[in-house]
Amino acid sequence: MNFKFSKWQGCGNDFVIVDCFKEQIDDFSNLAITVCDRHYGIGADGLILVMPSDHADFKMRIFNTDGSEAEMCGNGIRCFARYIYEAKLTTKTLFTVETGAGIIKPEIILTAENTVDLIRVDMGEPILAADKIPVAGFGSEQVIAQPITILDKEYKMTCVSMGNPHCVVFVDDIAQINLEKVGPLFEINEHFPKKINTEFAEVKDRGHIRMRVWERGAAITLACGTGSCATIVAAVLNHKTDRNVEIELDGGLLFVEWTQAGTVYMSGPAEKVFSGIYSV
Ligand SMILES: N[C@@H](CCC[C@H](N)C(=O)O)C(=O)O
Repeated sequence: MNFKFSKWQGCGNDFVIVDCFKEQIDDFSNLAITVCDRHYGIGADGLILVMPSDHADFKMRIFNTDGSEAEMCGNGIRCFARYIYEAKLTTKTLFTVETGAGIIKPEIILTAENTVDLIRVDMGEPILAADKIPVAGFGSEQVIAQPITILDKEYKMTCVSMGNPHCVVFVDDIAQINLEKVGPLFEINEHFPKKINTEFAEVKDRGHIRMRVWERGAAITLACGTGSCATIVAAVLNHKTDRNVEIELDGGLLFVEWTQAGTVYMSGPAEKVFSGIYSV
């Protein structure tokens, strides 16, 4: 197998991007496991495929390190968007991307010198009905500050889908959370038929949250874009913050707004790390 790839990161959440307009690859799930391996592969939190779409300007598919396919990836779509723009697959700065979470709209924000500054993404509207997220046991109700017991400790979960499922837990002191221990137990808890991404969030003030994440299919990552969006939505639903919040992640900062009209916007960086040829 022989294909060109580039390696990208957004707030330290890193991805191998393969451009399927140019490269012929298959068995995406097994390829993700192989290339994402940090010892025997390229090393990444996910494999992202750039593809043609019948419904939008482009199509993105994202596979986790365990080979599972996710519906959406917030940090990934910023990397995807910058790749598209810099590879000159479009001259547009605002375009549409078909994902498993529907059509997502990234916008390249340029500096005065016309270099890429940030990527702002219209992430669409959050899904709050339990059966749509999905979260079992709550019918079609919203799941706001509901108890969940992990290792004999009760947490309060607020569940949100940004196309992919998230469980947000507000804590007083994030340093007290043993993410490696509790993260995998949330992921496979019986409440979550499609597993779950779990965000632990400490509200610093009404415009600032510190957040850490355990990702479904990828374990601890340095940042999660959809998780940041879910966290703001959960924070507003719990009356903890305003609608426009800076999220401090292990790997950097994201800026997220949940507008009164219902749309979530996420802004943040996307950087190329290196490119190469994968040849085995
Ligand atoms: N890191 C991503 C989310 C990637 C997918 C996630 N692990 C899932 O399975 O839903 C982000 O930045 O949103």
